[in-house]
Amino acid sequence: MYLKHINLLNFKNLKQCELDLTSGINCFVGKNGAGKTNLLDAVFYMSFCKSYFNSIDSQLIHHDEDFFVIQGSYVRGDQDDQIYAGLKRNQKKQFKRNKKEYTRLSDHIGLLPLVMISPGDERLITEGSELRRKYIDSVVSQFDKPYLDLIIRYNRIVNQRNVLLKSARGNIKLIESQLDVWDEQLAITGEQIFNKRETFIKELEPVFQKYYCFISGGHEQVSIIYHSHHQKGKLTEQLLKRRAKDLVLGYTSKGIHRDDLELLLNGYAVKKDGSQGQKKTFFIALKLAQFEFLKDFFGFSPILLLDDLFDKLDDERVSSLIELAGRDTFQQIFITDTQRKRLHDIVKQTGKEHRFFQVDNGEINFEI
Ligand SMILES: Nc1ncnc2c1ncn2[C@@H]1O[C@H](COP(=O)(O)OP(=O)(O)OP(=O)(O)O)[C@@H](O)[C@H]1O
Repeated sequence: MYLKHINLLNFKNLKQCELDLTSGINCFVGKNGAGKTNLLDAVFYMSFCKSYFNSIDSQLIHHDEDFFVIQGSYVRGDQDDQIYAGLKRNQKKQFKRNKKEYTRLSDHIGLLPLVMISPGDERLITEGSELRRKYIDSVVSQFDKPYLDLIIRYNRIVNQRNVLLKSARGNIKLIESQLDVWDEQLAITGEQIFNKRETFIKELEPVFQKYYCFISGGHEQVSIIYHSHHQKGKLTEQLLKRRAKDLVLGYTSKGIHRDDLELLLNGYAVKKDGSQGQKKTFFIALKLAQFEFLKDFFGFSPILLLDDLFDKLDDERVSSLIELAGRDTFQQIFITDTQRKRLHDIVKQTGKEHRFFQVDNGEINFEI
């Protein structure tokens, strides 16, 4: 599967651009702020019906305009797929496949698998647990459709339980029997999500370790430990013990909405001990493991978007990444860089078919 052609109108700073792409490596070179990442984000949008960077769609419309359009032609096996995404200010977004509008955007997720690796992914390591849970959820829901429904159901239960806790105004007696019902629901739905998360991390970790070891040259040990209240006995009992505290807090303090991943480098938290290059290697390896996972599941290579990948990595790590990119595991790749010569040298070494595009102040031109 690959993106053959893309057409953009008013997407962030890209006013108008039409590009023929290669099924190999597409390179976008330009100065800071030129629009390279915006192009990658438009490609991301066509796979996930949303931006990788902005959760508010209207912010994707060019400041001086009232709408944006992204159109892409994909080759999937012997089939061609036309994707259309459009948004007018103050209106609902339109998302179509082969001219037919989706009634549920979630039906589109998984059709065009894609993995983005961007410097901002360091937040997976440095920020709070919510981002790590979101990461797990976004990957698992790509290959396990019922998972997303479970998450939606679970969040609804937590919200309703929290509303109930607040409504009691400190008087537990008023809500005890209702809490029993919500706790049971929370435990049952939570257990299902926990099992899926646990299985996923168990399968992901060795693949992640393989990539980390390959990129870093094998001198560093890394691991991912999954933490969940579900590992600490029956959730209904834990919730019962915490009731008085939850009542004071006004929210539910136990359950899979508090899950976290402990990310370790040589036995210590990579967040505290890791250098910038080690942190970067860590999230790149995590994303490559995700890539392999999805590839095995779908039976073909997802599109890989590599935004500003090479900064802060030493020459050996860059060489390892080049060797990886040259492998057949990866098919269509999009890479951005500010340094033409560096990217040229890197891409040449992969031996793959490639195309270069120059990005200048929101304009993208193919370089012959
Ligand atoms: N809605 C918008 N309308 C117009 N311009 C926008 C909009 N959103 C973002 N931009 C502009 O897009 C530019 C950033 O583009 P982008 O992130 O693609 O840069 P880049 O080429 O990847 O740069 P770097 O090398 O620094 O990562 C900024 O100049 C920003 O002002």
